[in-house]
Amino acid sequence: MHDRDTIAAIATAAGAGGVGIVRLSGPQAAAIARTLCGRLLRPRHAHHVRFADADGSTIDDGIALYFAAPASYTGEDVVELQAHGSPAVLQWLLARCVALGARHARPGEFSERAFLEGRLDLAQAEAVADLIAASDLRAARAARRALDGEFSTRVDALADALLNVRIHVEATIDFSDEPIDTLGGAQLRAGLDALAGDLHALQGAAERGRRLRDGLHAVIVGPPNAGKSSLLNALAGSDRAIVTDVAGTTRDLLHETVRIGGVELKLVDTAGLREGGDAIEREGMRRARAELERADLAIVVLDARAPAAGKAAVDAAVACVPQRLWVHNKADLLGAAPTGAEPDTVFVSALTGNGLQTLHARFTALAGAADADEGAFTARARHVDALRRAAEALADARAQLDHELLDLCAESLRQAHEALGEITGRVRADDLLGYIFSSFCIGK
Ligand SMILES: Nc1nc2c(ncn2[C@@H]2O[C@H](COP(=O)(O)OP(=O)(O)OP(=O)(O)O)[C@@H](O)[C@H]2O)c(=O)[nH]1
Ligand SMILES: [K+]
Ligand SMILES: [Mg+2]
Repeated sequence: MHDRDTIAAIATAAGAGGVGIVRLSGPQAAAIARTLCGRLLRPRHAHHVRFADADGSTIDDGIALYFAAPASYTGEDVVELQAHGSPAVLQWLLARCVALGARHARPGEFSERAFLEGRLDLAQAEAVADLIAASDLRAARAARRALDGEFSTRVDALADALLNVRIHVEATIDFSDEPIDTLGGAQLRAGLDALAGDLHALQGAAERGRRLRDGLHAVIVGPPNAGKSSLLNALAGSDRAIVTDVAGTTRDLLHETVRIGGVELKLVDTAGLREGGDAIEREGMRRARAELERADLAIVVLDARAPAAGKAAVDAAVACVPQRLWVHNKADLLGAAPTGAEPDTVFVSALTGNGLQTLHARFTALAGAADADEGAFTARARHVDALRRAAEALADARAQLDHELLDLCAESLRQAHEALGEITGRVRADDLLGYIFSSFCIGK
């Protein structure tokens, strides 16, 4: 499966710190540490030692910890060398480990080994990277829950239930002439329906988890001059986009990431949508529409004084976006109370900042971050995609069962099972592994 090299890396963040750690994993870890520290290390015991170079000179003094296989992070022999957190010292220590037979670890290789040794499943290993990268407490909590297996447990439960249905369908096919005890059609249908319901719930939770991790891709659209760029600037708190009273000011897409109420919003300002326009403006509108196809959320900005103006073109463009938020801007110019707005419309003034708090609350709710403290876990686009494929295959299986196409039904169930297995890596493709672990940092 994997080579049995001993790997080494600096496990602490780059830069100077009080303490820095070099970590070793693999069959030679204990022997390398013995030479380096001048003594045999007892497992799970803190030793204060001098780390010695080849000529006997002292690299540094510090703490050495030995975790004997299999009770370690990777499941292999692991040694952690804690020295002063000087980049020069840590590089020296690492070079000495390499001279003694270790090789430099690739990014994520410690977690990859933990996965290969069965210490973590794939979704948990990914949660390690998400926990390290978490930029706020909510995301960290959610990653921690995924690492504790809250997501994996639900995937495994579904996979087990699915396996049970598969067994009955396959047995019905293989032993149709023999009087064995298989579930009848009605029970199978009920089983599949229950599975589909659970899968649907998990899809919702995973999608919220993905947004917690990746943020919300929110595209600001609307007719020209509605104040889209002004709103982007107000949300970003800086003069990021050019604002003028000329309709058609914005042409290119403009990206700006902001954090609002624990949610990362990847905002994109776009060219105003309207009929006509010159070649540059038309290209801008084409880009706006293309961006909408990838969006999680369309923030539709309309002029509060004439919200119907140009709305039809915008409505058509945002139809493909899963979530839409209507914002009536320039509310400061409204004389009377507004009428005829879409339900849930937020009235704001990008100019005065009025209504922005309401908008912030709406973003938080849309991102599902409000529930983040109640059992939410982080998930990735890869997981959401696998769940979607599992749901599609399950729906196929259900239809095939109705038509008594048992062979096809069995094949669809197998596909659904495989898609679920991809999430935890219990059914895995090796290229998938390389892809996932390459996004890790070195030393994890
Ligand atoms: N009174 C008032 N004026 C605003 C408000 N928001 C924007 N404006 C003005 O409206 C005009 C257009 O604003 P922009 O932000 O450029 O509008 P846009 O939708 O990005 O326009 P295009 O990029 O041309 O499609 C500018 O003169 C802004 O100063 C607001 O809330 N109140
Ligand atoms: K403008
Ligand atoms: Mg603009």
